[in-house]
Amino acid sequence: MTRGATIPARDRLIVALDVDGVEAARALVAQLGDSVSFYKIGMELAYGGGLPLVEELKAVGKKVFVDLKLHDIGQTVERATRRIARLGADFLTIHGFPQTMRAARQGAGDGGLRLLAVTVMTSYDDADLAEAGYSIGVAELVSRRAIQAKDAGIDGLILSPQEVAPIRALVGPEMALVTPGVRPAGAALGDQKRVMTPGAAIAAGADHLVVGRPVTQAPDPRAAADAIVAEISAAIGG
Ligand SMILES: O=c1ccn([C@@H]2O[C@H](COP(=O)(O)O)[C@@H](O)[C@H]2O)c(=O)[nH]1
Repeated sequence: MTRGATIPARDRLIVALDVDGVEAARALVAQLGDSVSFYKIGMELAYGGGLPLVEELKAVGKKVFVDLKLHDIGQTVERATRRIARLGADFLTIHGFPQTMRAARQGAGDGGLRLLAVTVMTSYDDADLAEAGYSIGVAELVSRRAIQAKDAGIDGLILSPQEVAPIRALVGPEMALVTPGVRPAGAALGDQKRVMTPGAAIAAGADHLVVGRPVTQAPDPRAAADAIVAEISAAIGG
C-alpha cells in the first residue's frame, strides 16, 4: 500500500489559485467553500502579494501548497525554504536538481513541510527538452530526477499523470506523487502537453491532482470541483 492510499478523495484535489490578486483568491476560496480542502499558491498569486494567504488558509483549516519552484544557489534555497516552512505550508516545490534538493532538505527541518521536486514541467514534451539542449527525453529525465530526489530525501515529486505508474514502481510507496496536467474529458488543454483525466490519473497511482483552469475558469467553479472529486472518489472506489 502506498503512503497516500488512505487520503480522502476531497484532500486529493489541489486547486491552483492562479488568479489576479489576493481579493480574487479570497473570493474564489469563499465560492468553493467546503468543496475544496487543499489550495496551491503559485508564482502569479505569490508575486501579487499572496504569500500571507498561506497562514490565512491554514487558520481556516485548509491545506496549502506553495508552488514557487525554488532554484538558486544552495544557501539561497536553504534559507528561502526555512522561511516558507515557518509560514506553515504543507507542500513546497523546488526544481529537481541535486544541489537544489539537498539545500531545500537542509532548510525544511523536521516540521510539517513536505518538499516536492519538479521533475519535468507538464507543458514540455521531448521536442521541448531537445530545444533546451537535453539529449534525453521526458521519460528518462523524469526517472533520473525521481531517483535523485529520493536519494536527497525529498518527500515527493511533481510529474505528469502519464509517468505515475512507472515512477511509482521506481521510487516505491513512500514518496507523494503529485500531478498537474489533469484535464476532465473534453476540457481545453491550454499549454499542458502531458495530460490525463482525473480518474485515469488516480487509477495510475497519483496521490494528489493539481487543477487550475478547469476549476477557476469554469462557469460554476464549485460544480467543477465537485465533479472532479466525484471522479477521484469513483477511481479510489470510495
Ligand atoms: O509541471 C508542472 C508544474 C506545475 N504546474 C502548475 O500546476 C497548475 C496547473 O494549472 P492548469 O490551469 O490546470 O493547467 C499551474 O499552477 C502550474 O503552474 C504545472 O502545470 N506543471
